[in-house]
Amino acid sequence: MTDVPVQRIRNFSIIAHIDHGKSTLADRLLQETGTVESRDMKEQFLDSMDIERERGITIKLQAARMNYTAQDGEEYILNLIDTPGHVDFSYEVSRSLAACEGALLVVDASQGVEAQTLANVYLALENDLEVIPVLNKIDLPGAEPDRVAGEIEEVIGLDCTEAIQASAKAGIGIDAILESIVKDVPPPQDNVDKPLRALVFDSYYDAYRGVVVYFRVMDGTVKTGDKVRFMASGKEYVLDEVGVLAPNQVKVDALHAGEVGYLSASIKAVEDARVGDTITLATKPAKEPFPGYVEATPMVFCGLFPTDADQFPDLREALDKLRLNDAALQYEPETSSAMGFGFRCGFLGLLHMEIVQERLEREYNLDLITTAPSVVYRVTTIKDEVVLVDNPAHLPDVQHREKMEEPYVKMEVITPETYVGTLMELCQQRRGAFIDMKYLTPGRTTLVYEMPLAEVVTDFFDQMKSRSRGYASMEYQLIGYRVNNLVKLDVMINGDPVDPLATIVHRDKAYGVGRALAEKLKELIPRHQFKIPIQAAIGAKVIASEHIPALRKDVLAKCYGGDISRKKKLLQKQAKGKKRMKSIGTVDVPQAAFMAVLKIGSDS
Ligand SMILES: Nc1nc2c(ncn2[C@@H]2O[C@H](COP(=O)(O)OP(=O)(O)OP(=O)(O)O)[C@@H](O)[C@H]2O)c(=O)[nH]1
Repeated sequence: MTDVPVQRIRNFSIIAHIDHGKSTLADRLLQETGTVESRDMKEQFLDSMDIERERGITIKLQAARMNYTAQDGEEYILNLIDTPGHVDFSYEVSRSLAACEGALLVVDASQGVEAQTLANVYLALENDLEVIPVLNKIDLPGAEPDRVAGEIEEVIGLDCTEAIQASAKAGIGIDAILESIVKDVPPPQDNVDKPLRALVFDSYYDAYRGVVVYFRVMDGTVKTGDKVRFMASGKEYVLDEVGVLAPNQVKVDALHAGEVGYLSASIKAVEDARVGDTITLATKPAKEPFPGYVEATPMVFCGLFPTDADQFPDLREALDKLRLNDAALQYEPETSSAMGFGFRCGFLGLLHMEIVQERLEREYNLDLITTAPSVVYRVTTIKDEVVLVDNPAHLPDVQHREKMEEPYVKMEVITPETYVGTLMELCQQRRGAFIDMKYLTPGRTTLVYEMPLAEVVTDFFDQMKSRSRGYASMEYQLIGYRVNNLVKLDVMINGDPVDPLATIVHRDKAYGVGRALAEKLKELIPRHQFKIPIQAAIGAKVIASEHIPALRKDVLAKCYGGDISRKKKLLQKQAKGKKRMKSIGTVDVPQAAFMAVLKIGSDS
């Protein structure tokens, strides 16, 4: 299976906006080349994680090798490297694109260019990839391939005279796509005589073999039994196995420059073989690693606390296990006066955060309270020290702060013209600074804003979707830190400060947010036997206060007489309702209350 001449290898990716048909097309290509038998075909072979499948999004990259006999009669090896479809994972996208020479740009012909199409296509062009436009879903009655081709030419500047019209679902245009990959994507460079350099574009943890690493050989050759070095982590291993992804793993003796494959070497955790790292031979190392390695830095943090304090060791164990497979996940123990023991966890973004939370609950059966997400603030103290603060509760007191900076993003929103007004209003409410507005094509507009990341992580996406009836799309990238007039908003429940409810807001918004938060908490916290005051404060100054009136009746009073079973049922029902509550002092606070601040961001 190896020793294919490099002229007959093609390495490519598929880039697309969510739902434009990337996975469906990948499946078709696998089927058409006979790589996967139709009867083996689970729907969407490449998206293998359950959560991904349920949400219909691609998170982890994978790869597949296809054999294809082209119209010129030659047999080619086509390596498809899949890319995750979400802004949180754009670094992984860039690394998998770096492993390719070409990309299929799939655009839904009934929709058109979206924010993610653009972001991905720019990444592909930065990596010098040959981009092949594919107008997908032409089977739909609403498809307008000519209009969309014009849009791609106009917006991206790609020649679309030969854009392929396709339907991944109905199997139209698939041969044309395969031929175009062979004809238009350049073969890899023949660098087999150079010292080994292989680029890691994905890795996952396997309980039996240790980490399995997916890589593209850029230069040289790698063989089973070789002693290799990961140039960024500095770790060295003897290879137990190398092989190709056909798409199941098939062992081979060696892989040469231009090829794509996997290796295993009893590596203990993915952080020792990170995406973007370069593999070389320990005995004859390359001088320089492949450029572009970056260590993933978490952008969003939250607290995770077990509802039941006894589950703390289980939570630690679960995080340790997840971490084996997720080098971007960070966590450290956190003690909160209100919540007890838990962990402060760092994530690449909101989706990454949700995935981890969901896996902890589903796969490890933990009952968790999650606090609202926070970004990382940069505080300069009066002693001129710089402190990074990922937890509002740990913000140095105002008298110790010289200045405070927050992360900013450049946000691009693509929307039908009708929603421009309401979306501009939303961006302005979120402290966005207007930068640009362009008409992509008649009727479709792109808005560019610079905005604090903190305003994006408080459900900007949902707001944008609901204001545009689902039609707008967005992308953002970090552009650095900026000084702002920020304050910490504390919350007291029944007189006790509740540190996980503390948040950092702009001074101009503090009163509005404080009032809305107090009202929202009043709504969310159930009544108790006693009256519960709720206050929001900046420093010692209370800026909003509410109270939850006491319950008047004993719930059991209704169950007169000795009807034990009914009483029991009622108590059980209450116990169920109590799940996902955290007792703070004598007050039971439900999970929703910890997220209350996310629900008020836009109306204050
Ligand atoms: N009518 C029609 N529907 C299609 C076609 N290709 C894909 N779809 C449908 O469009 C939806 C999204 O397709 P996916 O292949 O999951 O899209 P994706 O781009 O992989 O989405 P993510 O994995 O979320 O990035 C699915 O319901 C597909 O059945 C097509 O050519 N025609």
